[in-house]
Amino acid sequence: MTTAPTAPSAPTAHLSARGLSKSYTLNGQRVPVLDDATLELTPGRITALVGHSGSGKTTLLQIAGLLLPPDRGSVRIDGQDAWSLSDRARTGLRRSALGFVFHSFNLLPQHTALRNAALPWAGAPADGRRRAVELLDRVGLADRTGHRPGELSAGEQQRVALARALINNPGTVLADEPTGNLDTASERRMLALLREVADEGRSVLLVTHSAAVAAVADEVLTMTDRAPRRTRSARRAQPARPPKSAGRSARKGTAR
Ligand SMILES: Nc1ncnc2c1ncn2[C@@H]1O[C@H](COP(=O)(O)OP(=O)(O)OP(=O)(O)O)[C@@H](O)[C@H]1O
Repeated sequence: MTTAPTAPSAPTAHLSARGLSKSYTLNGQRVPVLDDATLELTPGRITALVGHSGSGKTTLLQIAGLLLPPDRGSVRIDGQDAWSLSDRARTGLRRSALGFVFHSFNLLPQHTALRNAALPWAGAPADGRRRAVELLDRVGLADRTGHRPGELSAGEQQRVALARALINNPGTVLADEPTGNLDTASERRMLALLREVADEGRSVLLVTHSAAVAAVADEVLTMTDRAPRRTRSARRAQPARPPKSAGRSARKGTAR
């Protein structure tokens, strides 16, 4: 039996990016990847980002996630122009407003599920531990809190990663191929959890190669000519539940 976390209700942070350009330099050659890319995430919705390998999906997610600087353009989160903030302020914004799920889980092998889930939490340890327990319960891992990643299945590891992504109650979850290493049953379960996360009023960006995964999204963007283009509009007129109030308390901590 799972229980809802008692942490603050999901904030309805808004993430939008405008005019993003990015090139890499490889062997002295400039490789343009993004050109005037725009991205708008909607609270309560899952946005899938698809496109061929090398089309720039991960680059766009990393810039929107404040992990990689753009050459040009802006990312606004919670009304703040994130890339014009100081490094320290931007790191704080990333930690409080964004949660990440990666296809390779990125869990620390020496730590238990509980410790991994609580890792980004920088508040009082007891609070982080309590919230991690609640989140692990919520993702169906109440009986696995003491297991290390090597003692968990791929699907279980990814659910620990989702618990970790939610530990600071972010308004936006950025998931890069979150089901890429999962079997069909685990994929289905992860997608259902991401739907719940969106239904709480969070924005979810889902980078995927899979048409089946993209099919669960409310909106599908396809990387075309170095920018995402809308290829399917909202599947649902409204989120299943209206976003909860934008409580911003207790959102401190360190995201990884
Ligand atoms: N650090 C880097 N240095 C040089 N080139 C890079 C770097 N990171 C990515 N690239 C190149 O930029 C392009 C876009 O990469 P990116 O990972 O964003 O694409 P993607 O659409 O996510 O690909 P995939 O679906 O295969 O993961 C690719 O051609 C890639 O080789």
